[in-house]
Amino acid sequence: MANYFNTLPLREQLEQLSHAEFMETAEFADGVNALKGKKIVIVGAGAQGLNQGLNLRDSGLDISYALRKEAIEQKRDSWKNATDNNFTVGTYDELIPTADLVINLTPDKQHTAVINAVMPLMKQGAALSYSHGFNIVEEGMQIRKDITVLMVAPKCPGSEVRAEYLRGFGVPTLIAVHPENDPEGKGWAYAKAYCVGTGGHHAGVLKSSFVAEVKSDLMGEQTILCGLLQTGSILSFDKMVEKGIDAGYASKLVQYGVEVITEALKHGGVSGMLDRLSNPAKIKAFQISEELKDIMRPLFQKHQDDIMSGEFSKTMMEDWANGDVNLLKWRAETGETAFEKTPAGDVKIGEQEYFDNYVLMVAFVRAGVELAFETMVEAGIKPESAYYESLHETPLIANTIARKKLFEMNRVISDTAEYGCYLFDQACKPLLADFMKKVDTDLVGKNFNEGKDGSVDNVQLVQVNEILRSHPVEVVGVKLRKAMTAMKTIKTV
Ligand SMILES: NC(=O)C1=CN([C@@H]2O[C@H](COP(=O)(O)OP(=O)(O)OC[C@H]3O[C@@H](n4cnc5c(N)ncnc54)[C@H](OP(=O)(O)O)[C@@H]3O)[C@@H](O)[C@H]2O)C=CC1
Ligand SMILES: CC[C@](O)(C(C)=O)C(=O)O
Ligand SMILES: [Mg+2]
Ligand SMILES: [Mg+2]
Repeated sequence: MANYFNTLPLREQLEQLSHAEFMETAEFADGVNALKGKKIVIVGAGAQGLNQGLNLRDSGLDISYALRKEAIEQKRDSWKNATDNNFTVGTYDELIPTADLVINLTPDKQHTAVINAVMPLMKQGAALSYSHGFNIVEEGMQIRKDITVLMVAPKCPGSEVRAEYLRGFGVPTLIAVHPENDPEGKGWAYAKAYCVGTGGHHAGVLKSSFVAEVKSDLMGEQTILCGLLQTGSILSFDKMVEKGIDAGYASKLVQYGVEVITEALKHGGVSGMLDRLSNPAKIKAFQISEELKDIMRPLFQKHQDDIMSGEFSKTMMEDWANGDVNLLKWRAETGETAFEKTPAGDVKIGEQEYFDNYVLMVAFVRAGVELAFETMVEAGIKPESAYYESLHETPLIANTIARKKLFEMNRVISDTAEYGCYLFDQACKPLLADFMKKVDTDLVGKNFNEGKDGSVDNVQLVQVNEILRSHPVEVVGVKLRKAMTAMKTIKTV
């Protein structure tokens, strides 16, 4: 199988990459009807599988789970997930032949084996869905020509797909139909109905392509969403301990700080997040985030370049073939970091204190969101897609860190995201070594405003505000957040 993207002529690559049409609410007026009464079989009951299935069933659709024979016989977690929630569970042979829609929600690494096992069993004219296009785009999987191939990709961890649905909201979602596989022209109707079933239409849906989804999703998860949150958390904790801050306090500030800080990002964008700081702290956060952007830009560009060329997927697939040796080594190293091993102290940290005592994280988040957005857009990804993959999803990933630190984040995200996160983290930490030498407790651990009179240069403040508010991620964010009227606030402290 050849990398599908690399087989396309340049003009076609750019065309597919640029798909990101924001869909108006009226386009979902038909609700879940296109899938009502259809037999929907999900393969895999893990992070996305279980949570999407719960939402789809609550939306009135007929959901059952096809699992590997061994998973059923050994009553593995996936079997427990599905049966504890009263779903019908069966083997591929039992469930796939009668399915109208098969949803493949197994790890990307397993897709080739899963599709090769499932495809011969699928009935003529059935549909096959993915939540990430890696198998189609990077591995070049060829699907039988009578099968409709679609994608409904929630821009968020599976746990949050369920949590947001239960809050009456949803998560921004990219939907797509593979141009090589839409023999009956029903792909978009199925994708829309499926997306309504997960609640995605409440938060914003982009009519995208497999190519655009893959090239943006990989970039977001490797850089700002997971990689930089990991690097920033570890460096922040280590710095506080080095400077004599109580380890329990440091652990709590980092674990929950990223969630509290990015909650402001979710509602008010980058400028809304910086508005939570005093004026002097805002100017400082602006200055150090500019410095961080300069240092990290080449690394962000390298990640995007390697994703576009297929170098990243080639390297990761080599690791798959090599028994995941790098993934497992990096996972073990992350588990051994002092941040991961130090429990959050039993100490009260007020909501505002998370901002005042953690200006460094505000700067990391601003730098990471803007850099990821800028790099994606430079590569031909549309601003709407880049916004979801940078700014909107950061708070949703931060929620997982607040639950159980980096272990929880890396457990909940896909294996592909986990690999990319470590890859970035390995390269980023040394890159920031000199920068971190200059960081003191005014930026992390203690109140930035302590001992200062709060005065600022008016002209400088106006300039900073102007630069923040006019960044393209803010411009598109204002537009996209208007479609998120049902967005719920999360109480964190
Ligand atoms: N994690 C996330 O939040 C997100 C994931 N995605 C995408 O969703 C898809 C699913 O990812 P994710 O939910 O993380 O996956 P998980 O790792 O959580 O999937 C685990 C499930 O897959 C099954 N499985 C594993 N290996 C095989 C195999 N060889 N054959 C059959 N079933 C297998 C497991 O069953 P068993 O008990 O038999 O091992 C289990 O039910 C991926 O394409 C991913 O990129 C998209 C957005 C976010
Ligand atoms: C965090 C990245 C993601 O793409 C996601 C949750 O959207 C994944 O692959 O897990
Ligand atoms: Mg994603
Ligand atoms: Mg992903």
